[in-house]
Parts: sequence; C-alpha cells; structure tokens
Amino acid sequence: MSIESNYREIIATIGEDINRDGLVDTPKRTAKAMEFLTQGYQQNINDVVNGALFTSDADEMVVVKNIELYSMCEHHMLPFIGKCHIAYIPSGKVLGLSKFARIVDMYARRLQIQENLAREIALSIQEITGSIGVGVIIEAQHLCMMMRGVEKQNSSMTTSVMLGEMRENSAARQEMLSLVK
Ligand SMILES: Nc1nc2c(ncn2[C@@H]2O[C@H](COP(=O)(O)OP(=O)(O)OP(=O)(O)O)[C@@H](O)[C@H]2O)c(=O)[nH]1
Ligand SMILES: [Zn+2]
Repeated sequence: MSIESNYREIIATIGEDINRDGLVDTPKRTAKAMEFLTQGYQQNINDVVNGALFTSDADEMVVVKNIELYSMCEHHMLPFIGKCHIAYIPSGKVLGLSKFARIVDMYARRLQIQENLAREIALSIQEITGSIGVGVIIEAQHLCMMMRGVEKQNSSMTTSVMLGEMRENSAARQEMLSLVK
C-alpha cells in the first residue's frame, strides 16, 4: 500500500470527508512531505560527503555550531526541533564545511530518539575524517511533549556524545564546551 493511500485511510478514519475540496489532494501532499522528511533512508554517507575531504595539517579543534535540526521521534513520529553543535580535532583530513549540515540532515531525516541521532552523527564524522576526537551536542524541543502527552512548552533536551580525545581529555572537552557556548 502506498504512503498516499495509507494517509487517505487515516484521514477517513479520524472522521473526515476525504472528498471535500480542501482534502482531495491532501493524501498526495502528505505522502510527498513524509517522503521528504524521511529521505535519510534513501541516502548514504558516501554520497552525502561526495569526496569533500581535504588533506590538511590543521590539528586544532574545529567547531560548527547552531546547525538547525528537524527530526521526528521514533515513538510518536512527531517533530523534534533544535540545534546541533559539532566539534572535531582533525588528524590529516578536514571535511567540507557544508557536509556537517548535510550529515546532520541525513540522520535527522530518519526516525529515532535524540540520543541515538547525536551518536550516529558523531560516529560517522569520526569514521569519515579519522579524527582523534569528535563531540556532538544536540539541544531540541519535542512536539510530542508539547502538543500532547505532558504538554510542557518550555522543556528542552540536551544530549551529547563525546568520542576519543573529546571524551578522555578534559582540556579538549572544556575547549569544545567553551567554543560552543
Ligand atoms: N529519551 C528519549 N525519549 C523520547 C524521545 N522522543 C520521545 N521520547 C519519549 O518516549 C517516551 C515514550 O513513552 P510511552 O509511555 O511508551 O509513550 P506515551 O504513552 O505516548 O508517553 P507520554 O509521552 O508520556 O504520553 C515518552 O516518555 C517520550 O517523551 C527522545 O528522543 N529521547
Ligand atoms: Zn515522541
């Protein structure tokens, strides 16, 4: 069954008239939107990075912060929205700047929990760059906690994953945290 016909079914089941003017094209639109929001399943890391890995002697920490993030939790399929901050210590290779945002988007456009999203981003950056230290921090608000459920409008969740030097070396971790602030 296609996404479109599943949405038609859902709209009818919630008590709507699927034939009324405003809703006639809604299953098609929602299917298209859902395909976009989950397009991470059709992507892989090599295509996303597209070879934009450059040889460099730079060995100081690089921080890319405030990358906007839109994802959906795997429990409710409702959005969680926030920011992602990434830091890494290059070790012979630097990654093209835009690719950090593309990697965030690829993983964000799959269903998951926030903790795992941060982990996937960190692990893939470590693997691609061969970096000796990677840190990823995500701050997000979950609509499943705001629009429904406990209905708390002001809570946000912060998750972090620290790998290598960022985990073992407290000076590196401190440097990251002060650069992200
Ligand atoms: N740790 C974590 N929990 C999440 C995330 N997204 C949603 N959740 C939580 O997943 C839990 C699912 O709990 P359940 O009791 O199975 O589902 P529920 O009855 O809909 O829960 P409520 O949201 O409390 O109404 C809830 O506590 C959600 O807040 C996430 O990214 N990380
Ligand atoms: Zn949820």
